[in-house]
Amino acid sequence: MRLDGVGRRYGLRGPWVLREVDLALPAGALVRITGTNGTGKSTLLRLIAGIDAPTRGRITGRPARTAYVPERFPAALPFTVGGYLLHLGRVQGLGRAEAAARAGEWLERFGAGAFAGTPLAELSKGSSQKVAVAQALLADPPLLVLDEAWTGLDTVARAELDRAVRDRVAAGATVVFVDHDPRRLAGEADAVFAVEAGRVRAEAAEVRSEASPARSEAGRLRSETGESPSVRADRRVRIVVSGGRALPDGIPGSPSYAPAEDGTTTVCTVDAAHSDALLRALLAARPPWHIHQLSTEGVRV
Ligand SMILES: Nc1ncnc2c1ncn2[C@@H]1O[C@H](COP(=O)(O)OP(=O)(O)OP(=O)(O)O)[C@@H](O)[C@H]1O
Repeated sequence: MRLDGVGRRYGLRGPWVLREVDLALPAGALVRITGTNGTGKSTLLRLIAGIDAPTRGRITGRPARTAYVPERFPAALPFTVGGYLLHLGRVQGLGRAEAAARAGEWLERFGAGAFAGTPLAELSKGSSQKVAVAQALLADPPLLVLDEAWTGLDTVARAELDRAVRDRVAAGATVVFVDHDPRRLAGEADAVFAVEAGRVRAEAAEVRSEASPARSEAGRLRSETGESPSVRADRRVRIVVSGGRALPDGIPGSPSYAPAEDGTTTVCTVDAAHSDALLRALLAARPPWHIHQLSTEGVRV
């Protein structure tokens, strides 16, 4: 996956938060993003995850399915924990039984199995964060984007998330993360990018210490050579939707689905050549999905 000449500003005359960002994110790599408060780390993560579109430049080669844990998880949704995860699993393309099974497994792994029937709005901050993390891990995403995802988790759950991240990378996924604690997965990142004054600068890969758990050698090699095997030059279309039912399997164009940060909508992205098929499926669902916004990389339609 690549970002080429990417810039992002909020509003027509707002200051550029990010400018001229050129970045290669290899598959099978763990990528740490650093930077002081307010420099644009979350903005960069939202662009990488496809939750937000660049004002300028292009993002290509995003894996078909992406998952994202926002810095603030919107807990006030009208779902129980189990119902929410089932819904998200279905949106991410899992069958009903598989979505329910995986939801249960991830809740257990994070020590939140007892909350399956609890309304999201009644969860503590820590339990709510476990749900935020579980929804992102449900469907083995090839791209996992974590914005301070460890914050609010207890020690056991934090270690579990460390493990889940290592497993994803070992399975060939790209995991991009921000964490305020520099000790988080210390020595394990294959690439480190620092956000500073609107620019993104590559730093040296971290040196693995004897104590660091072994991980995908392929990912390390790819990041060292800068090779990015999954680059596709096609444009992607973003469709922001809410309210409909799970979509059928087999929609062409590798659509990906991720919860938007506002907590009420879902962001679907698909290759431009297949956006009509996805739109038809969204409108044909019963009840149909409500379309809030349609855009291509950087262009609102
Ligand atoms: N939706 C938005 N509308 C307007 N301005 C925004 C929006 N999101 C972020 N910004 C601005 O963009 C800049 C970068 O914010 P961002 O949240 O990306 O930084 P950050 O490095 O993640 O910060 P922190 O470390 O505090 O989480 C800030 O000045 C912020 O106020």
